[in-house]
Amino acid sequence: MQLTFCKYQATGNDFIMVDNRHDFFPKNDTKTIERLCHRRFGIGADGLILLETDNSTDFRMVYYNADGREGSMCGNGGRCIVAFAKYLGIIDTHCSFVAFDGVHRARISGDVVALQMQDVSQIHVKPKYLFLDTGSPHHVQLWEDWETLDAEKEGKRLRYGLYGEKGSNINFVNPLESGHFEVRTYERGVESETYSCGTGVTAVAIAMHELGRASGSEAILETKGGNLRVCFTKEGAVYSDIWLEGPAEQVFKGSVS
Ligand SMILES: N[C@@H](CCC[C@H](N)C(=O)O)C(=O)O
Repeated sequence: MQLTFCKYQATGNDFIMVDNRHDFFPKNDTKTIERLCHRRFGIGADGLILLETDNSTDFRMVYYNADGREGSMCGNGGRCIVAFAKYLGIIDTHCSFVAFDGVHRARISGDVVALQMQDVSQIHVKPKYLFLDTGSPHHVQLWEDWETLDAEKEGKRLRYGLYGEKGSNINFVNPLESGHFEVRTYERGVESETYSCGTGVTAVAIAMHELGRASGSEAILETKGGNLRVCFTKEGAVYSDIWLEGPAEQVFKGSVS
C-alpha cells in the first residue's frame, strides 16, 4: 500500500503530514513513525502529524514526536496542519480543530498562519527559571553567555536532570530589547535542539511578561528558523487570547511504499 505524505516546515520545525481521514495509518506502530522521522533512514522530521475527521470541528490533529511516541500539543505543527488543511481543500481562511489540549482556532493568509493557544494560568517562578505548560511543558531560562551556549548539552542536562523521564522542553532566552528575544529550544521527544518550537516561544513570551521584560501584550521571538510573533491578553493571573503567528510552508509531497 502506498502512503502519500506531505512535508511542512514552520520556522525550521519540520513535520511529516498525513491525511488520515480514512484511518489507514498504523497509529500504534511506534517503530514505523520513528523510522519515518529518521533523518537518514526515513523522510526526516521533528515529528509526524495525522489529520483526522472530527464531528464538532474542521479536523482532529494527532501529534507524534520524532521518537515515534504520541506527544502533547505542537504549536508549529498546529500551524502546519492548518496550511495542510487548506491545501487539501478542507478549509478556507479560518478554522477550528481539536488537538491534545483541546480546541484551537486558526486563520491563514498566504503562508502565514495564526494559531490560538490555550489559556495559561499556572506559571511556576523559580530563582533561575520559570516552568509553565502551553500545551506542552516548558522550562524557560534567561542565559547570559549567549555566544557560548551549547543548547544541546545544557538542554539534555536539564531535561533529564531536572525533569526525569517524563521530561520537559527546555528554552534558553537572550533578551534583545523589551518584547524582543532570541530563543533556543531543546525539545523533549526529539531529544535534540530544534530550529524553533511554537509552544516554546509561546511559553517564553508569557514568561518574559511575567518577569517584566515584555511590557506590551506581544513579543517577537527570534529562533534559528526565523521569527515568530506571540500576542496575548493578561487579566489577573490568567493569560488568554494567546495567538502564535508565523510562516508555514509545504516543502515536499511524495509517497513511501
Ligand atoms: N515543536 C513543538 C513541540 C512538540 C511537543 C514537544 N516535543 C513535547 O514533547 O513536549 C511545538 O512547536 O510546540
